[in-house]
Amino acid sequence: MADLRVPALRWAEPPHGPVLVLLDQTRLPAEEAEYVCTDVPALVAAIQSLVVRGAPLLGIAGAYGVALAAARGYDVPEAARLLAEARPTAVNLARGVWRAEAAHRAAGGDGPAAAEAALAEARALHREETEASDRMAALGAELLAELLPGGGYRLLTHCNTGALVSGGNGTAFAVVAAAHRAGELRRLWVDETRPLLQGARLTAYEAAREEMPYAVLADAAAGSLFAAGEVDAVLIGADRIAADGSVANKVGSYPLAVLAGHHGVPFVVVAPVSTVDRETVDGRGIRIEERPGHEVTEIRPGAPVTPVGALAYNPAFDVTPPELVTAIVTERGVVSPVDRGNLAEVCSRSRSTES
Ligand SMILES: CSC[C@@H](O)[C@@H](O)C(=O)COP(=O)(O)O
Repeated sequence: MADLRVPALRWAEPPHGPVLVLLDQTRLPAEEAEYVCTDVPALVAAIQSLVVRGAPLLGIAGAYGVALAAARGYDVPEAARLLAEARPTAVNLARGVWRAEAAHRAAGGDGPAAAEAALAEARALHREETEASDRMAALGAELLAELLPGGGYRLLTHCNTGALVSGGNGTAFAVVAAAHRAGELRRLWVDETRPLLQGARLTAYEAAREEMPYAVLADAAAGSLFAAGEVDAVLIGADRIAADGSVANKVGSYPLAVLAGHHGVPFVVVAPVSTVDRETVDGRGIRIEERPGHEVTEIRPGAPVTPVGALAYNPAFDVTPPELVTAIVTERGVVSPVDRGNLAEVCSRSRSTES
């Protein structure tokens, strides 16, 4: 995959102290602007306003956030709490944060050695997610070849799952890119993904950079696309997968799963093991983030499309039950059929199977 000109996230050490530099995803595709975090409140604000977003990248950002707090002498447990609670649905965020915090604590909980330990843990997580991305791309490409032996895939995706959301080439988008490189991608259908347009703004930006044959559609147009027989498979990412295989992902994923089931089209989820939360028994236990109503009532900040005072319903995610999921592709193997036992088996494989 073509590298982003500005990486989604990088650690830097200018003379005035370490910083976490983010590619401001709220300004894409118009400009590739950097957002520099010198402290934890700035990073929390960046997470909440979606400057940095997508499950694996949130975990990596959270871990670097702990390293930043440690390097700049803040109260690390308090910083970790603020970061972990910045967004509730993507399990990767809290996991990344507490992993770096544990490394900091194990190294004494104070001083330069502990700060170095937190940074080393953040870097390790970054590396692991990069490797996981490559492995998911390979396994996902093999799965597509099995599911769609005729080749020439017309794939539909929702939200944004590419290099902007992970240390590597992403999750579902990494599989799409592998298919494209193999000459098998006939069309990438990109759901615009209302209300914040991660598909239209970000996935289209990544697809254009890859010179993929892509087209953006209004979310509501997906039904007629399925009815016309124009979709061979749906590929999406995940923010949290419960122990029973229920998948929380960007709102609008569940209706796509229902459509795919109705039309007999495979519905494939691509997510690293770090997104599987085996402590959450089923989809009912997944906390869904409710975002401000103005994201729905305004077409862009300050541009309302509703009467003044209109109420809005704005859940950021929805939950797809396991019976609607054809397969979950992780870096340790493919879970299919999706059930509690198969998911547990694949997750408990050792990382050495990721070769
Ligand atoms: C790794 S991609 C999986 C998800 O994180 C992605 O599809 C998604 O829903 C992101 O939501 P966002 O609200 O933009 O952070």
